[in-house]
Amino acid sequence: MMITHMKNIVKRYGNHLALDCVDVAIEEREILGLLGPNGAGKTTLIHALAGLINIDSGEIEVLGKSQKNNMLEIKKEIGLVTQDIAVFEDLTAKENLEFFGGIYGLRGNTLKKCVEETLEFVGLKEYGGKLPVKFSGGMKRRLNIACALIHRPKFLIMDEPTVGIDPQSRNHILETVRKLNQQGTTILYTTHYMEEVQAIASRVVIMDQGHVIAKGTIEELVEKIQHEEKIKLEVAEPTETLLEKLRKLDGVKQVIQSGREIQIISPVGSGNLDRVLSVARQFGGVRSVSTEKPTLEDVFLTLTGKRLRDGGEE
Ligand SMILES: Nc1ncnc2c1ncn2[C@@H]1O[C@H](COP(=O)(O)OP(=O)(O)OP(=O)(O)O)[C@@H](O)[C@H]1O
Repeated sequence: MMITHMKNIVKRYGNHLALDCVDVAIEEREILGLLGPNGAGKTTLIHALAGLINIDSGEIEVLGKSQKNNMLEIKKEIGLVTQDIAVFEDLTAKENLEFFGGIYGLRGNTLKKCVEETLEFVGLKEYGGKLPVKFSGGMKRRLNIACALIHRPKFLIMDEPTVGIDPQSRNHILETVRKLNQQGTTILYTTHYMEEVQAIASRVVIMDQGHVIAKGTIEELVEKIQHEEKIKLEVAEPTETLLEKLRKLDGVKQVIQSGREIQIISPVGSGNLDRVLSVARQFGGVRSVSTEKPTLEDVFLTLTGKRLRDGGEE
């Protein structure tokens, strides 16, 4: 069964088309990774799905029901982990959970049990009585997740839940996501970190400038560019003239520059390595050159022409 189907979603902010006929379906019990550079429309899509903004046209179904007429009912089944941490700093971790649980109608012993279990689940059992103001970034993120989980939603939507935290907390969060999924929760996971998607997602949707530009399993997406070869070149000075000469080489499909590194995408077997080297040498300052097999990061780069973390928060 599909947990959600967002059909032909259009959302404008003034003249700006933030979502242009976006179609995304998520199967029950999967972890869908939603990738896209800044401004791709990921948060807009998530907010539309969670009923926080109105869309201009299109249709959203959640658990087989139209969102339009069943929003209250649907909200009970959804948990939203927002990009900005949304917890009360002057309430303890436990009180935060009691507050959010109360909103979902949990009361008495049920609420107490849910609070305790959720604190334990996110690894904050010992910190229930503490104020989040004393927490590390990672602990605050975990509390933020706990608040979205308190009512045991079937469908958890996570908007960049690991931004700005230490690797240990990040691993803890990824482990939590995996555990939740194993227990039957469907997850929509947005991130700027490609390796997170590779670690947990069963399927990926890539967005850019309000469009879905690719979707499939990681293997399916990488397969799409299997016939391409990536040459990585590092030079002292990547001048526009050098980039232009590389673009004009036979069979070169794309030249992407990021700092001193230049990536040249050509069909496999084009023999472009020698040509790239000889052009680069004319400009001097070649620091290194290598060829690599495509990865999900390359799929992203090839499709969007951008690195995932360009301008993104680290
Ligand atoms: N409330 C708003 N008013 C006007 N424009 C907006 C508003 N919210 C988003 N936008 C614009 O819509 C586009 C999509 O933004 P959105 O936040 O959905 O992107 P995103 O993929 O989530 O990016 P990020 O990774 O930076 O969070 C951007 O160009 C953004 O500037």
